[in-house]
Amino acid sequence: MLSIDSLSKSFDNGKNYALNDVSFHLEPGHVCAIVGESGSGKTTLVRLIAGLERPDHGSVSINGKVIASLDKFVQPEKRKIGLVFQEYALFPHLTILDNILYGISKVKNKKLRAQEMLDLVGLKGMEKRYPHQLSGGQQQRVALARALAPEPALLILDEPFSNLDAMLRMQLRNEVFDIIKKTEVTVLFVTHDTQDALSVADEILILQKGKVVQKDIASNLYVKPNTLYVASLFGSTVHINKNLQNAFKCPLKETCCHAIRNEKIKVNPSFTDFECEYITTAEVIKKIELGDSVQLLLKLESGEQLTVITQDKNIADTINIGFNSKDILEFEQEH
Ligand SMILES: Nc1ncnc2c1ncn2[C@@H]1O[C@H](COP(=O)(O)OP(=O)(O)OP(=O)(O)O)[C@@H](O)[C@H]1O
Repeated sequence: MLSIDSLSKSFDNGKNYALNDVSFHLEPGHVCAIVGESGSGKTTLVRLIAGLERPDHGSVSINGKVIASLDKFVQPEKRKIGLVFQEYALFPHLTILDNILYGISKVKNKKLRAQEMLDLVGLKGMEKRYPHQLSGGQQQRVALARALAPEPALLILDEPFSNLDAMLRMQLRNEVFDIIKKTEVTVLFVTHDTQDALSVADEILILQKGKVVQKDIASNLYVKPNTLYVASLFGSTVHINKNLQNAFKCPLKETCCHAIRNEKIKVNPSFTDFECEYITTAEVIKKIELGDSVQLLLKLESGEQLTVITQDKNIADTINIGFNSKDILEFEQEH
């Protein structure tokens, strides 16, 4: 459905690339989340797809038709792409109904279509209100209705929930994706929140410094991350550097990079019956109560510091910690 081929964009005549040789393909009806640290190129990628920027290299195609390349540029309004941004971008002087009608001036039976959209997003009866008379979550649902009204081939959501507090964000995210699933539209969903991505996406594309480092289904990103960066995005992770290898007496392949997830580090406060392949002792520097568990800040003899979480509340000043080889993540060396 959507094909991105060797797409690159620089804002400083090629000194730095906001997006660097990005290629991927998206199947119709799929939801693909785009995740990456701040400045990794997420917004640049969707702006190129939407036609708000021009590429320096490569192409964007929808259903086999090139919509952006060096010698072709389809205007944004002709791309059949719906956009929903962080700021709701509703027209304050137009009613909810007129906001939705705005994007479908050329559609037949446009009033009926707008009413269908209001129904879809659960705002029937509010058509005569103005945006300031709605809550943030309701405004975002109007923005979604407006984006879906022209039946776009592709819907792009760029950080649509980041203005909202955590509870409301989770609730609105679930509502919005329940609505989206009913329409079978193909979706690109930009988020810096990996929990959002894991909850709703069929696949997740990870960007780092303008490059794709992995595109995969959610479960693989946790168990088979390609790099330490990807591993760290999906759960707290400790790099097993030389000092840690020495401390745990666990020599690892020098040509690779290794890590262990914090939750895979086992804690043994009693020094008995500890069945771990690699073990070391650690001094407990700080204990933080988490309700049903305790987070421990530990210092190893080598001077390295680590945090672990344990359910055991009976913690001595010095404890044993360890892990097993099956839980070690191995990657190519990062450049
Ligand atoms: N219009 C612009 N002019 C100059 N540099 C830009 C422009 N837009 C983006 N950049 C640069 O391109 C890089 C990628 O930015 P982009 O906004 O795509 O990242 P992002 O992953 O969306 O970040 P965030 O999560 O913080 O929104 C950054 O280094 C940014 O400073």
